[in-house]
Amino acid sequence: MCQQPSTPLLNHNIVFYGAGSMAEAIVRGLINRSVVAAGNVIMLNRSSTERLAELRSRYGVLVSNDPAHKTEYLQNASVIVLAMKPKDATEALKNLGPLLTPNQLIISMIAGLSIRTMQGLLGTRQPIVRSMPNTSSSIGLGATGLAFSKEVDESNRRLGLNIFEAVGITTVIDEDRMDTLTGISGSGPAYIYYMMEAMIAAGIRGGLPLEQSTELTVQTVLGAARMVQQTGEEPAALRKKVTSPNGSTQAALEVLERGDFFETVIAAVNRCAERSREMGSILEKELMKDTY
Ligand SMILES: NC(=O)C1=CN([C@@H]2O[C@H](COP(=O)(O)OP(=O)(O)OC[C@H]3O[C@@H](n4cnc5c(N)ncnc54)[C@H](OP(=O)(O)O)[C@@H]3O)[C@@H](O)[C@H]2O)C=CC1
Ligand SMILES: O=C(O)[C@@H]1CCC=N1
Repeated sequence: MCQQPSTPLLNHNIVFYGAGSMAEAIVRGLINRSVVAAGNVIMLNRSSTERLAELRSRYGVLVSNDPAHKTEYLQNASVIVLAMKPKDATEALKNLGPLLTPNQLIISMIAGLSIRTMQGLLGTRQPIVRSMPNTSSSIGLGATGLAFSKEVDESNRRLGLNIFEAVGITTVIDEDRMDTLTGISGSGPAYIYYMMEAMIAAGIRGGLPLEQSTELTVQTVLGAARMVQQTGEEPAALRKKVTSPNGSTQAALEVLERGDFFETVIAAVNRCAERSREMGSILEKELMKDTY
């Protein structure tokens, strides 16, 4: 069990600009692990009052969708976490830029959106941490990639790392590898869930009750991930240990091979990275449109 620090690790006002599933995953992790006090967390959205009420009652955070209050919160924040969808980023960043002072740290979780485009849309050389977390952060098992703009000093670098280290593992990468990382860990949980959906369905079709099929699938995925982590053995070596010559596993793997499983997964990761780049290009074009 993880030890809870008695006083919060971070003593900053953190504004989540966007209050959807990814913002909630991070906030839940930060608050459950007492990394930041609920009173220092502010979650803003555009319209859904119901959603804000839910977040306030669940976590005790401050919330707002009122334009005047939002402006005040944004101006007073030490850290602003951008957590809206890429399609909403252009307008949000253009409105945010004029409110900022140079020492406010921006942390973006927006897929595809580059640091250069963000600074262009903001119209300031703001220190920016570009991150790609995943939803497992909500239970402290996130995997987050981080890249820093050159304006990020050592203390802000540490601050960015602290936030995501509190909710899982972090890795610092060159910004131009962020789309590939998105294909692996940002979107990765969805591929695993999809695989689990199929395994559960197969169990049910084979006559297992839903509950049993689900429990067996969950434990199997959990156990397999832990085996890789704890034994230090390659997944391929562990796979071989499950696969008796001419046995049932081999028969199953042959079906996956016929469906080109290995290359299909690689193609999915590549397509995810490509889509992330496409989303980034759309936002860059919107910036260029304004520049000329
Ligand atoms: N979900 C995931 O697994 C991951 C997502 N990401 C990234 O996180 C970001 C958010 O994704 P996700 O949480 O899934 O999205 P959601 O659709 O769940 O949430 C988006 C939030 O942004 C708010 N919003 C939109 N425009 C504005 C605005 N102008 N001002 C204030 N709030 C605004 C929405 O408010 P309202 O509902 O009121 O319009 C909503 O609360 C995306 O950029 C995505 O690329 C990154 C890693 C993983
Ligand atoms: O689907 C998306 O665009 C986001 C990015 C990573 C996970 N979800």
